[in-house]
Amino acid sequence: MALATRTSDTSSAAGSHAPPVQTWEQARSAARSAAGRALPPVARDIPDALGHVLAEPLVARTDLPAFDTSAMDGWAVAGPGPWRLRRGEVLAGGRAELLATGTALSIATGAQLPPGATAVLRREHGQVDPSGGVLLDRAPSRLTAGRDIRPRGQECREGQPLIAAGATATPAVLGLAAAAGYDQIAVHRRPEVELLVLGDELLDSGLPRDGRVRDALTPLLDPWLRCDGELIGSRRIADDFELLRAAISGSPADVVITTGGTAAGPVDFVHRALADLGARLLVDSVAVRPGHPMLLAELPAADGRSRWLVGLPGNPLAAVAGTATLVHPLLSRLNGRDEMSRRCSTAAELPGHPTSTRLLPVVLHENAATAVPFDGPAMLRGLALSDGLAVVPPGGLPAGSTVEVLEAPRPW
Ligand SMILES: Nc1nc2c(c(=O)[nH]1)N[C@H]1C(S)=C(S)[C@@H](COP(=O)(O)OP(=O)(O)OC[C@H]3O[C@@H](n4cnc5c(N)ncnc54)[C@H](O)[C@@H]3O)O[C@H]1N2
Ligand code: MOO
Repeated sequence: MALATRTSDTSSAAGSHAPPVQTWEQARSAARSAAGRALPPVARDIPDALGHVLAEPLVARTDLPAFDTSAMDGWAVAGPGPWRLRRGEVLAGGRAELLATGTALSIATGAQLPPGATAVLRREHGQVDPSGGVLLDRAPSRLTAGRDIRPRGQECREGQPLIAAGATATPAVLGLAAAAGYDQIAVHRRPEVELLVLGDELLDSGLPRDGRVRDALTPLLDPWLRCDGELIGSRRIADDFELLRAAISGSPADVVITTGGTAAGPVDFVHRALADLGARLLVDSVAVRPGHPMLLAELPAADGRSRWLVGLPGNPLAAVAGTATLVHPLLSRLNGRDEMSRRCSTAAELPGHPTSTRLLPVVLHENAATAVPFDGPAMLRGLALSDGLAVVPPGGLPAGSTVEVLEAPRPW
Protein backbone atom coordinates (compact mmCIF):
# COMPACT_ATOMS: atom_id res chain seq x y z
CA MET A 1 0.00 0.00 0.00
CA ALA A 2 1.25 3.47 -0.89
CA LEU A 3 2.46 5.62 1.97
CA ALA A 4 -0.54 7.60 3.15
CA THR A 5 -0.25 11.35 2.92
CA ARG A 6 -2.73 13.93 4.12
CA THR A 7 -3.22 16.01 1.04
CA SER A 8 -6.81 16.66 0.07
CA ASP A 9 -7.05 13.68 -2.28
CA THR A 10 -6.16 11.08 0.33
CA SER A 11 -9.50 10.92 2.06
CA SER A 12 -9.64 7.25 1.14
CA ALA A 13 -6.57 6.62 3.30
CA ALA A 14 -8.87 4.91 5.79
CA GLY A 15 -11.59 2.34 5.22
CA SER A 16 -14.20 4.88 4.13
CA HIS A 17 -14.16 8.45 2.90
CA ALA A 18 -12.75 10.73 5.55
CA PRO A 19 -15.05 13.46 6.79
CA PRO A 20 -14.16 17.05 5.90
CA VAL A 21 -12.34 19.18 8.46
CA GLN A 22 -14.76 19.71 11.31
CA THR A 23 -15.25 22.65 13.62
CA TRP A 24 -14.16 22.15 17.20
CA GLU A 25 -17.79 21.85 18.34
CA GLN A 26 -18.58 19.32 15.59
CA ALA A 27 -15.54 17.23 16.53
CA ARG A 28 -16.54 17.13 20.22
CA SER A 29 -20.05 16.20 19.35
CA ALA A 30 -18.81 13.50 16.92
CA ALA A 31 -16.77 12.01 19.77
CA ARG A 32 -19.83 11.88 22.04
CA SER A 33 -22.06 10.44 19.31
CA ALA A 34 -19.44 7.83 18.43
CA ALA A 35 -19.70 6.50 21.98
CA GLY A 36 -23.49 6.57 21.82
CA ARG A 37 -24.45 5.50 25.29
CA ALA A 38 -22.77 4.55 28.53
CA LEU A 39 -21.20 1.09 28.79
CA PRO A 40 -23.44 -1.52 30.48
CA PRO A 41 -23.82 -1.71 34.27
CA VAL A 42 -21.61 -3.97 36.36
CA ALA A 43 -21.47 -4.66 40.10
CA ARG A 44 -18.27 -3.42 41.74
CA ASP A 45 -17.00 -3.87 45.27
CA ILE A 46 -17.05 -0.52 47.00
CA PRO A 47 -13.25 0.03 46.98
CA ASP A 48 -13.16 -0.69 43.24
CA ALA A 49 -16.01 1.66 42.34
CA LEU A 50 -14.20 4.97 42.87
CA GLY A 51 -14.70 7.33 39.93
CA HIS A 52 -17.32 5.11 38.29
CA VAL A 53 -20.77 6.46 37.50
CA LEU A 54 -23.80 5.04 39.33
CA ALA A 55 -25.95 2.97 36.98
CA GLU A 56 -28.78 2.81 39.52
CA PRO A 57 -29.87 5.18 42.26
CA LEU A 58 -28.28 4.53 45.64
CA VAL A 59 -31.22 3.57 47.84
CA ALA A 60 -30.85 3.25 51.60
CA ARG A 61 -30.78 -0.45 52.53
CA THR A 62 -31.44 0.42 56.17
CA ASP A 63 -32.58 3.21 58.44
CA LEU A 64 -29.67 5.47 59.38
CA PRO A 65 -28.86 5.38 62.18
CA ALA A 66 -30.06 1.80 62.17
CA PHE A 67 -30.85 2.04 65.92
CA ASP A 68 -31.17 4.78 68.54
CA THR A 69 -27.60 5.75 69.33
CA SER A 70 -25.84 7.75 72.01
CA ALA A 71 -24.35 10.94 70.55
CA MET A 72 -22.07 11.55 73.56
CA ASP A 73 -19.96 9.79 76.17
CA GLY A 74 -21.89 9.81 79.46
CA TRP A 75 -24.81 7.89 80.90
CA ALA A 76 -28.01 6.62 79.35
CA VAL A 77 -30.74 7.70 81.78
CA ALA A 78 -34.36 6.64 82.13
CA GLY A 79 -36.75 9.33 83.40
CA PRO A 80 -35.84 12.31 85.55
CA GLY A 81 -32.83 12.23 87.94
CA PRO A 82 -31.26 11.56 90.27
CA TRP A 83 -30.71 8.03 89.03
CA ARG A 84 -29.59 4.81 90.58
CA LEU A 85 -26.39 3.91 88.74
CA ARG A 86 -26.34 0.42 87.31
CA ARG A 87 -23.09 -1.49 87.17
CA GLY A 88 -21.30 -1.93 83.92
CA GLU A 89 -21.35 0.09 80.71
CA VAL A 90 -22.45 -0.14 77.10
CA LEU A 91 -19.84 0.50 74.44
CA ALA A 92 -20.15 1.09 70.70
CA GLY A 93 -20.91 -2.29 69.16
CA GLY A 94 -22.44 -3.60 72.41
CA ARG A 95 -26.02 -4.23 73.49
CA ALA A 96 -27.69 -3.41 76.79
CA GLU A 97 -30.70 -4.70 78.69
CA LEU A 98 -33.81 -2.69 79.42
CA LEU A 99 -33.13 0.39 81.54
CA ALA A 100 -35.74 0.78 84.26
CA THR A 101 -37.09 4.25 85.08
CA GLY A 102 -34.93 5.99 87.66
CA THR A 103 -31.73 4.17 86.65
CA ALA A 104 -28.70 5.11 84.57
CA LEU A 105 -25.93 3.19 82.78
CA SER A 106 -22.54 4.42 81.57
CA ILE A 107 -22.55 4.68 77.75
CA ALA A 108 -20.06 5.55 74.99
CA THR A 109 -20.61 7.67 71.88
CA GLY A 110 -22.00 5.48 69.10
CA ALA A 111 -23.33 2.80 71.46
CA GLN A 112 -26.82 1.44 70.94
CA LEU A 113 -29.19 3.03 73.43
CA PRO A 114 -30.65 0.59 75.96
CA PRO A 115 -34.41 0.22 75.58
CA GLY A 116 -36.18 2.43 78.13
CA ALA A 117 -33.52 5.18 78.05
CA THR A 118 -35.02 8.65 77.60
CA ALA A 119 -31.86 10.78 77.24
CA VAL A 120 -28.07 10.78 77.50
CA LEU A 121 -26.40 12.79 80.21
CA ARG A 122 -22.95 13.95 79.05
CA ARG A 123 -20.02 12.89 81.19
CA GLU A 124 -19.18 16.53 82.01
CA HIS A 125 -22.77 17.30 83.08
CA GLY A 126 -23.11 14.46 85.61
CA GLN A 127 -21.77 13.80 89.06
CA VAL A 128 -21.60 10.45 90.83
CA ASP A 129 -22.02 10.63 94.60
CA PRO A 130 -19.13 9.32 96.77
CA SER A 131 -20.91 6.01 97.33
CA GLY A 132 -20.76 5.43 93.56
CA GLY A 133 -24.37 4.35 93.47
CA VAL A 134 -26.22 7.58 92.57
CA LEU A 135 -25.89 9.83 89.54
CA LEU A 136 -26.83 13.52 89.77
CA ASP A 137 -27.35 16.04 86.98
CA ARG A 138 -25.35 19.23 87.66
CA ALA A 139 -27.93 21.33 85.74
CA PRO A 140 -31.19 19.38 85.42
CA SER A 141 -32.90 22.03 83.27
CA ARG A 142 -30.64 21.09 80.31
CA LEU A 143 -31.76 17.50 80.17
CA THR A 144 -34.81 17.45 77.93
CA ALA A 145 -36.20 14.11 76.70
CA GLY A 146 -34.20 12.77 73.74
CA ARG A 147 -31.18 14.92 74.54
CA ASP A 148 -27.95 13.65 72.93
CA ILE A 149 -29.71 10.70 71.33
CA ARG A 150 -29.34 10.17 67.55
CA PRO A 151 -32.74 8.62 66.85
CA ARG A 152 -33.10 5.70 64.44
CA GLY A 153 -33.86 6.98 60.90
CA GLN A 154 -32.70 10.54 61.61
CA GLU A 155 -30.57 10.61 58.43
CA CYS A 156 -32.70 8.38 56.21
CA ARG A 157 -35.30 5.63 56.17
CA GLU A 158 -34.81 2.25 54.49
CA GLY A 159 -35.83 2.50 50.83
CA GLN A 160 -35.23 6.24 50.57
CA PRO A 161 -33.21 7.34 47.50
CA LEU A 162 -29.92 8.90 48.61
CA ILE A 163 -28.01 9.58 45.38
CA ALA A 164 -29.38 9.61 41.82
CA ALA A 165 -28.17 7.36 39.00
CA GLY A 166 -25.61 9.22 36.89
CA ALA A 167 -23.75 10.62 39.89
CA THR A 168 -20.05 9.90 40.22
CA ALA A 169 -18.89 7.54 42.96
CA THR A 170 -16.76 10.02 44.89
CA PRO A 171 -15.09 8.99 48.15
CA ALA A 172 -18.05 10.54 50.02
CA VAL A 173 -20.56 8.53 47.95
CA LEU A 174 -18.61 5.33 48.63
CA GLY A 175 -18.60 6.10 52.36
CA LEU A 176 -22.34 6.71 52.30
CA ALA A 177 -22.93 3.48 50.35
CA ALA A 178 -21.01 1.50 52.98
CA ALA A 179 -22.89 3.22 55.81
CA ALA A 180 -26.19 2.42 54.07
CA GLY A 181 -25.39 -1.29 53.93
CA TYR A 182 -23.89 -1.87 50.48
CA ASP A 183 -21.01 -4.27 49.75
CA GLN A 184 -21.19 -3.68 46.00
CA ILE A 185 -22.78 -0.95 43.91
CA ALA A 186 -24.10 -0.94 40.33
CA VAL A 187 -21.95 1.28 38.14
CA HIS A 188 -21.26 1.64 34.44
CA ARG A 189 -18.28 -0.35 33.25
CA ARG A 190 -15.41 2.01 32.55
CA PRO A 191 -13.79 1.92 29.12
CA GLU A 192 -10.51 0.05 28.83
CA VAL A 193 -7.88 2.26 27.29
CA GLU A 194 -4.45 1.55 25.81
CA LEU A 195 -1.91 4.27 25.06
CA LEU A 196 0.54 3.75 22.18
CA VAL A 197 3.26 6.38 22.07
CA LEU A 198 4.97 6.64 18.69
CA GLY A 199 8.31 8.16 17.84
CA ASP A 200 11.81 6.68 17.57
CA GLU A 201 13.21 10.04 18.67
CA LEU A 202 11.76 9.67 22.17
CA LEU A 203 13.89 9.01 25.24
CA ASP A 204 12.67 7.60 28.56
CA SER A 205 15.38 9.10 30.74
CA GLY A 206 18.17 11.65 30.90
CA LEU A 207 18.74 14.81 28.93
CA PRO A 208 17.64 15.40 25.36
CA ARG A 209 20.63 14.49 23.18
CA ASP A 210 21.68 13.74 19.63
CA GLY A 211 18.47 15.17 18.18
CA ARG A 212 16.31 13.07 20.50
CA VAL A 213 13.77 14.41 23.03
CA ARG A 214 12.20 13.09 26.23
CA ASP A 215 8.80 11.43 26.00
CA ALA A 216 6.61 14.03 27.72
CA LEU A 217 3.30 12.42 26.85
CA THR A 218 3.45 9.14 28.77
CA PRO A 219 3.82 10.92 32.15
CA LEU A 220 1.16 13.44 31.16
CA LEU A 221 -1.48 11.20 29.61
CA ASP A 222 -1.23 8.07 31.78
CA PRO A 223 -2.72 9.77 34.86
CA TRP A 224 -5.43 11.52 32.85
CA LEU A 225 -6.43 8.27 31.19
CA ARG A 226 -6.58 6.57 34.57
CA CYS A 227 -9.11 9.23 35.61
CA ASP A 228 -11.31 8.61 32.58
CA GLY A 229 -10.94 4.85 32.12
CA GLU A 230 -9.08 1.67 32.96
CA LEU A 231 -5.61 2.10 31.53
CA ILE A 232 -4.75 -1.48 30.57
CA GLY A 233 -1.55 -0.69 28.70
CA SER A 234 0.83 2.16 27.98
CA ARG A 235 3.83 1.50 25.76
CA ARG A 236 6.10 2.90 23.11
CA ILE A 237 5.85 1.65 19.54
CA ALA A 238 8.73 2.04 17.11
CA ASP A 239 8.10 4.00 13.90
CA ASP A 240 7.22 0.93 11.89
CA PHE A 241 4.02 0.39 9.95
CA GLU A 242 3.68 -3.34 10.68
CA LEU A 243 4.34 -2.90 14.39
CA LEU A 244 1.78 -0.12 14.64
CA ARG A 245 -0.81 -2.06 12.66
CA ALA A 246 -0.32 -5.13 14.86
CA ALA A 247 -0.46 -3.08 18.06
CA ILE A 248 -3.77 -1.48 17.07
CA SER A 249 -5.42 -4.63 15.75
CA GLY A 250 -4.25 -6.75 18.70
CA SER A 251 -5.23 -4.30 21.41
CA PRO A 252 -8.01 -5.61 23.67
CA ALA A 253 -8.92 -2.03 24.70
CA ASP A 254 -12.22 -0.33 23.97
CA VAL A 255 -10.29 2.82 23.08
CA VAL A 256 -6.77 2.88 21.63
CA ILE A 257 -4.97 6.21 21.85
CA THR A 258 -1.92 6.94 19.76
CA THR A 259 0.38 9.94 20.00
CA GLY A 260 2.40 11.21 17.05
CA GLY A 261 2.42 9.96 13.51
CA THR A 262 -0.79 11.74 12.49
CA ALA A 263 0.79 14.11 9.96
CA ALA A 264 2.46 13.64 6.61
CA GLY A 265 6.02 12.82 7.63
CA PRO A 266 7.91 9.87 6.18
CA VAL A 267 7.22 7.70 9.28
CA ASP A 268 3.69 8.95 10.09
CA PHE A 269 1.83 5.65 9.75
CA VAL A 270 -1.42 6.20 11.69
CA HIS A 271 -3.63 6.90 8.66
CA ARG A 272 -2.12 4.03 6.71
CA ALA A 273 -2.60 1.58 9.57
CA LEU A 274 -6.24 2.63 9.97
CA ALA A 275 -6.87 2.21 6.24
CA ASP A 276 -5.26 -1.21 6.26
CA LEU A 277 -7.41 -2.31 9.19
CA GLY A 278 -10.64 -1.13 7.55
CA ALA A 279 -11.28 1.50 10.22
CA ARG A 280 -13.88 4.21 9.62
CA LEU A 281 -12.62 7.77 10.10
CA LEU A 282 -15.17 9.84 12.01
CA VAL A 283 -12.99 12.91 12.53
CA ASP A 284 -9.90 13.66 10.48
CA SER A 285 -8.49 17.09 11.19
CA VAL A 286 -10.27 19.69 13.29
CA ALA A 287 -10.37 23.49 12.95
CA VAL A 288 -8.60 23.97 16.26
CA ARG A 289 -5.17 25.27 17.28
CA PRO A 290 -3.10 23.59 18.42
CA GLY A 291 -3.80 20.02 17.47
CA HIS A 292 -5.55 20.24 14.12
CA PRO A 293 -4.25 16.87 12.78
CA MET A 294 -6.12 14.95 15.53
CA LEU A 295 -8.39 12.13 14.40
CA LEU A 296 -11.03 9.70 15.63
CA ALA A 297 -11.79 6.38 13.99
CA GLU A 298 -14.11 3.48 14.64
CA LEU A 299 -12.12 0.25 14.56
CA PRO A 300 -13.67 -3.01 13.41
CA ALA A 301 -15.62 -4.52 16.34
CA ALA A 302 -13.96 -7.35 18.27
CA ASP A 303 -16.12 -10.03 19.92
CA GLY A 304 -19.16 -7.83 19.32
CA ARG A 305 -17.55 -4.96 21.24
CA SER A 306 -17.24 -1.55 19.57
CA ARG A 307 -13.72 -0.13 19.51
CA TRP A 308 -12.35 3.28 18.75
CA LEU A 309 -8.99 4.91 18.10
CA VAL A 310 -8.06 8.50 18.84
CA GLY A 311 -4.93 9.71 17.06
CA LEU A 312 -3.34 12.57 18.98
CA PRO A 313 -0.76 14.78 17.28
CA GLY A 314 2.77 14.43 18.60
CA ASN A 315 3.41 18.03 19.63
CA PRO A 316 2.69 17.87 23.38
CA LEU A 317 0.23 20.77 23.73
CA ALA A 318 -1.45 19.61 20.51
CA ALA A 319 -1.88 16.16 22.09
CA VAL A 320 -3.46 17.82 25.14
CA ALA A 321 -5.85 19.73 22.84
CA GLY A 322 -6.76 16.43 21.17
CA THR A 323 -7.37 14.85 24.56
CA ALA A 324 -9.74 17.67 25.52
CA THR A 325 -11.50 17.60 22.15
CA LEU A 326 -11.86 13.89 21.41
CA VAL A 327 -10.62 11.63 24.21
CA HIS A 328 -12.36 13.23 27.17
CA PRO A 329 -15.81 13.52 25.49
CA LEU A 330 -15.60 9.95 24.14
CA LEU A 331 -14.53 8.43 27.45
CA SER A 332 -16.92 10.57 29.48
CA ARG A 333 -19.86 9.40 27.40
CA LEU A 334 -18.78 5.75 27.71
CA ASN A 335 -18.48 6.28 31.48
CA GLY A 336 -21.96 7.80 31.57
CA ARG A 337 -20.98 11.23 32.78
CA ASP A 338 -20.78 14.80 31.56
CA GLU A 339 -17.53 16.50 30.73
CA MET A 340 -16.11 19.01 33.12
CA SER A 341 -16.01 22.65 32.14
CA ARG A 342 -16.91 25.95 33.71
CA ARG A 343 -17.98 29.39 32.54
CA CYS A 344 -15.54 32.13 33.44
CA SER A 345 -15.01 35.75 32.49
CA THR A 346 -11.93 36.99 30.66
CA ALA A 347 -9.68 39.18 32.82
CA ALA A 348 -7.86 40.39 29.69
CA GLU A 349 -8.08 39.85 25.96
CA LEU A 350 -7.66 36.20 24.92
CA PRO A 351 -6.00 36.09 21.51
CA GLY A 352 -7.63 33.84 18.92
CA HIS A 353 -6.85 32.24 15.57
CA PRO A 354 -8.47 33.93 12.56
CA THR A 355 -10.55 30.93 11.47
CA SER A 356 -10.08 28.14 14.04
CA THR A 357 -11.00 27.66 17.69
CA ARG A 358 -8.00 28.11 19.95
CA LEU A 359 -7.46 26.13 23.14
CA LEU A 360 -5.40 28.40 25.33
CA PRO A 361 -3.88 27.59 28.74
CA VAL A 362 -5.21 30.12 31.27
CA VAL A 363 -4.91 30.85 34.95
CA LEU A 364 -8.06 31.66 36.91
CA HIS A 365 -8.27 34.32 39.59
CA GLU A 366 -11.73 34.82 41.09
CA ASN A 367 -13.17 32.95 38.10
CA ALA A 368 -11.57 35.33 35.58
CA ALA A 369 -9.21 33.86 32.96
CA THR A 370 -5.84 35.25 31.88
CA ALA A 371 -3.66 33.65 29.20
CA VAL A 372 -0.27 32.33 30.27
CA PRO A 373 2.90 32.63 28.16
CA PHE A 374 4.67 29.66 26.53
CA ASP A 375 1.57 28.25 24.87
CA GLY A 376 3.19 27.00 21.64
CA PRO A 377 2.10 23.57 20.30
CA ALA A 378 5.41 21.95 21.30
CA MET A 379 5.45 23.52 24.78
CA LEU A 380 4.10 22.40 28.14
CA ARG A 381 5.45 25.27 30.25
CA GLY A 382 2.27 27.35 30.01
CA LEU A 383 0.00 24.35 30.53
CA ALA A 384 1.88 23.30 33.65
CA LEU A 385 1.16 26.71 35.21
CA SER A 386 -2.46 26.84 34.08
CA ASP A 387 -5.80 26.01 35.66
CA GLY A 388 -7.41 24.85 32.41
CA LEU A 389 -7.81 25.40 28.67
CA ALA A 390 -9.95 28.34 27.55
CA VAL A 391 -12.02 27.71 24.43
CA VAL A 392 -11.36 30.84 22.39
CA PRO A 393 -13.56 31.21 19.32
CA PRO A 394 -12.11 32.34 15.97
CA GLY A 395 -11.08 36.00 16.21
CA GLY A 396 -10.39 35.93 19.98
CA LEU A 397 -12.25 37.40 22.95
CA PRO A 398 -12.00 40.89 24.46
CA ALA A 399 -11.62 41.45 28.20
CA GLY A 400 -14.88 41.10 30.13
CA SER A 401 -16.40 38.38 27.92
CA THR A 402 -17.56 34.96 28.98
CA VAL A 403 -15.43 31.94 28.10
CA GLU A 404 -15.70 28.19 28.60
CA VAL A 405 -12.72 26.73 30.46
CA LEU A 406 -12.05 22.99 30.17
CA GLU A 407 -10.73 21.42 33.33
CA ALA A 408 -8.27 18.54 33.42
CA PRO A 409 -9.76 15.11 34.19
CA ARG A 410 -9.87 14.27 37.89
CA PRO A 411 -9.88 10.87 39.56
CA TRP A 412 -13.55 11.36 40.44
N1 LIG B 1 3.60 19.06 6.20
C1 LIG B 1 2.99 19.17 7.35
N2 LIG B 1 3.69 19.00 8.46
C2 LIG B 1 3.10 19.11 9.65
C3 LIG B 1 1.73 19.45 9.72
C4 LIG B 1 1.01 19.62 8.53
O1 LIG B 1 -0.20 19.89 8.53
N3 LIG B 1 1.68 19.45 7.36
N4 LIG B 1 1.15 19.62 10.93
C5 LIG B 1 2.03 20.00 12.00
C6 LIG B 1 1.32 19.93 13.23
S1 LIG B 1 0.23 21.18 13.54
C7 LIG B 1 1.53 18.97 14.14
S2 LIG B 1 0.74 18.99 15.66
C8 LIG B 1 2.45 17.88 13.91
C9 LIG B 1 1.75 16.56 14.17
O2 LIG B 1 2.64 15.60 13.81
P1 LIG B 1 2.51 14.07 14.18
O3 LIG B 1 1.24 13.79 14.89
O4 LIG B 1 2.80 13.30 12.98
O5 LIG B 1 3.64 13.93 15.28
P2 LIG B 1 5.16 13.64 15.07
O6 LIG B 1 5.62 14.12 13.75
O7 LIG B 1 5.39 12.25 15.43
O8 LIG B 1 5.74 14.58 16.19
C10 LIG B 1 5.58 15.98 16.15
C11 LIG B 1 6.50 16.61 17.18
O9 LIG B 1 6.14 16.20 18.45
C12 LIG B 1 7.22 15.57 19.14
N5 LIG B 1 6.71 14.47 19.94
C13 LIG B 1 6.05 13.40 19.48
N6 LIG B 1 5.73 12.59 20.50
C14 LIG B 1 6.20 13.16 21.61
C15 LIG B 1 6.21 12.79 22.97
N7 LIG B 1 5.64 11.63 23.40
N8 LIG B 1 6.80 13.60 23.86
C16 LIG B 1 7.40 14.75 23.45
N9 LIG B 1 7.42 15.16 22.17
C17 LIG B 1 6.83 14.37 21.25
C18 LIG B 1 8.08 15.06 18.03
O10 LIG B 1 9.40 14.86 18.45
C19 LIG B 1 7.94 16.18 17.03
O11 LIG B 1 8.76 17.27 17.39
O12 LIG B 1 2.90 17.86 12.58
C20 LIG B 1 3.28 19.14 12.07
N10 LIG B 1 3.81 18.93 10.78
O1 MOO C 1 -1.72 22.00 15.56
MO1 MOO C 1 -0.12 21.50 15.69
O2 MOO C 1 -1.04 20.62 16.62
O3 MOO C 1 -0.02 23.20 15.89
O4 MOO C 1 1.04 21.63 16.75
